[in-house]
Order: sequence, then structure tokens, then C-alpha cells
Amino acid sequence: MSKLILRALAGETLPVPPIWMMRQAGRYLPEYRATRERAGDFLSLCYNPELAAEVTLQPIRRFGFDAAILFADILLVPQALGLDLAFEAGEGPRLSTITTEADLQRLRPVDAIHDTLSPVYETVRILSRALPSETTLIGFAGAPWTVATYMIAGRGTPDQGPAHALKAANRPLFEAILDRLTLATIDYLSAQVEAGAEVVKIFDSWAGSLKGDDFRAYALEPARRITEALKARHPGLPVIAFPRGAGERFEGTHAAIGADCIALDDGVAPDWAASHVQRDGCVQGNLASHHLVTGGEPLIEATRRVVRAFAGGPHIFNLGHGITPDASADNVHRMIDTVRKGA
Ligand SMILES: Cc1c2[nH]c(c1CCC(=O)O)Cc1[nH]c(c(CCC(=O)O)c1C)Cc1[nH]c(c(CCC(=O)O)c1C)Cc1[nH]c(c(C)c1CCC(=O)O)C2
Repeated sequence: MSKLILRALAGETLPVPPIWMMRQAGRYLPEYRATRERAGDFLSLCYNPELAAEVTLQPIRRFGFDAAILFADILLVPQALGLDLAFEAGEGPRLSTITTEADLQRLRPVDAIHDTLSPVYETVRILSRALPSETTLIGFAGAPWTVATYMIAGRGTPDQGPAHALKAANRPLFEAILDRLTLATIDYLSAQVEAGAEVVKIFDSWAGSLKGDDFRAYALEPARRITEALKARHPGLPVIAFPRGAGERFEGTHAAIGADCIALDDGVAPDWAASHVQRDGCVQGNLASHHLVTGGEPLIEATRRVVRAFAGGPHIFNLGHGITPDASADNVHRMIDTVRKGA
């Protein structure tokens, strides 16, 4: 096994950490903006296998990252389950909402999701042929809690208030929504693996807003179920989990989820995470993305701090969250050079 990402995921400590970036295909790249223009809009791009594969490959050509992440979105799953989805320019996602038993009854059955999602599997097939032999292909899905927060509110929310309110008002309905999403996510990720994804990542962007036992029940437990089912169907499949915002609760998440790698956001200090999280296995992260906007010596220093902190164990260098549209490609080159030329 020679792909560096797969070696790190298998627990190997490498002299230089492999590297990729969340949202590496995105609006900070002029070639991404041009291809999105050709596709028409963001969702048309997600469902156009040739163009989605093209934007996935763009950051690989430009920067030579060690991994490519499938270009798609976590909100395609609610759409495949029957909700309406649109992305308004500058306003983020808008969905029809699910807040009642009747709304739940109207969702399509889990095995119908592939009707909508089959173009995504075609994107994966194109990529697994087109990628350089040293580049790992990562598939992904949103975690049930994070996806549910958008389905219940109909949009992104600063505090996930509507989802917390439904959980308090009608816990059986809330749990039934998470359950449906858990089953859909297993089938969706499994189809990505069958099409050629070598690793899968579960994005739980809003895990941090779950408090007390809710964190275990609605962040850790669904991720554990998804991981267990995928590994039963695809023995040896590496899984990356990203319970963003977990803070001190990152400790113990490898075991609680059964994941091969825990992705860290920049809310935890690298030195703390090395002794409390990397102790249990591979970690990914966690440079603050604002450094790619501001650059300069602080970017170099912060990059070195991450590399040094995690040098004693398995590590995949990444950001703590996605790169932002105002970031500069020159700063991305500086970050990569700092990681690869040794810190
Ligand atoms: C919460 C969430 C979403 N999508 C995603 C998450 C979890 C990770 C995170 O917390 O950022 C995950 C995601 N979204 C996208 C990817 C593709 C792979 C990658 O390059 O990382 C991945 C892995 C493309 C995208 N998804 C989106 C874009 C920007 C759309 C555009 O081109 O205009 C991209 C490249 C749009 C999106 N998609 C979503 C929102 C809230 C938005 C609007 C905000 C924004 O505009 O950045 C939902």
C-alpha cells in the first residue's frame, strides 16, 4: 500500500504528513468559478458527472494534494429523500422543511435515493479512472444530526435552534428523522465505495451544539452505526469522522465511533489533541482557515505548529474547516511548501 493517505489512516507515522484541504474545490479558484458558470449553478454542477469530476481534479492539478474529495454536497441526501433544495446566490441553502409525522411519511423510502444520487456515483467512477495513482479518492456524506438541522429549519441556522426545539417537543419524531438519515447515509456511502471511493468521511459540522447525553446519542451513536455497517459491507474501508466543535469531547471519539481517523477543527490546540486524541489513532487537521486569507509569517508559524505537534503519530494535514472564497492560492502553495519541506 503506497498511497500516503491510506498509510496514515492505517496508523503509520510518516516523516511528512500527507495533505489535502476541506473545500479544496471551491470559489477561491478561478477555474472552479468558470466551471460552475458552465454548469449553470451549484446544484447543476453537483449532478453533472463530467463537470463535477473536473472541479474535483482542479486542485489536484494545481497543488498536487494527496487526496481528492468527491465534489457534491451533504444536502443532496435530503433532496434524494424528497425535499426541495435550492441554493440562493449569497444566501446559502433553502429546503422544504420536515417538522411533522406527515412530513416524515411523505419522504421517499431509503432505497429510492439512488434515483437522484446516481450521477454522484458516476462522478466517483470517472474520478477513480482519472486520478493520479498516488492520489486517494475520498467520498463523503453529512452526519444525520447535521443534515437534520437543515431539514428541520429549511436553511442554515447559527445555533441549530429549530432542530433542538423539535428534539425537545417530539423526541420520537426527531429520532425517526435521524434514523431514516442514518440508513440513507449507509446506502449512499456504500454506493460511493462500490463506485471507487477508497475512504469515506462523515461531516458532523454541528456536533458541537449537542450537549450532555445528546452528544453521545445523536452525534457519536449515528456515526458509530454508519461506520459499523460500512465496515461490515466493505472490510478494511477507512472512515474519517468529523464531529466539529466537540472540544474536549474529541477525546475518546476514535473508540466511540470506531473511526480510523478523527478530523479536528481549530477549536482545539494541536498539542492538547496530540496527547488526548492522536494517542488513539490517526488525526486530521487543524490549521485555522483564516491563515489562508491573511498569509505572511503567521501562516508559516501556525502551519509549523500543527506539523510539529502531530509529528509523533499518524497525521493527515488539513484545515480546521473549509477554505473560504477570499483565500489566496499563493497562500495555499506556501502552506503546502511549509508542510512538505519540513517544519
Ligand atoms: C454544512 C455543509 C454543507 N456542505 C458541506 C457541509 C459540511 C462541511 C462544512 O461544515 O462546511 C460539505 C461539502 N460541501 C462541498 C463539499 C465538496 C468537497 C470539498 O471540496 O470539500 C463538501 C464536502 C461543496 C460546496 N458546497 C457549497 C459550496 C459553495 C457553493 C458555490 O459554489 O457557490 C461548495 C463548493 C455550498 C454549501 N453547502 C452547504 C452550505 C451551508 C453551503 C453554503 C455556504 C457556502 O456557500 O459556502 C452545506
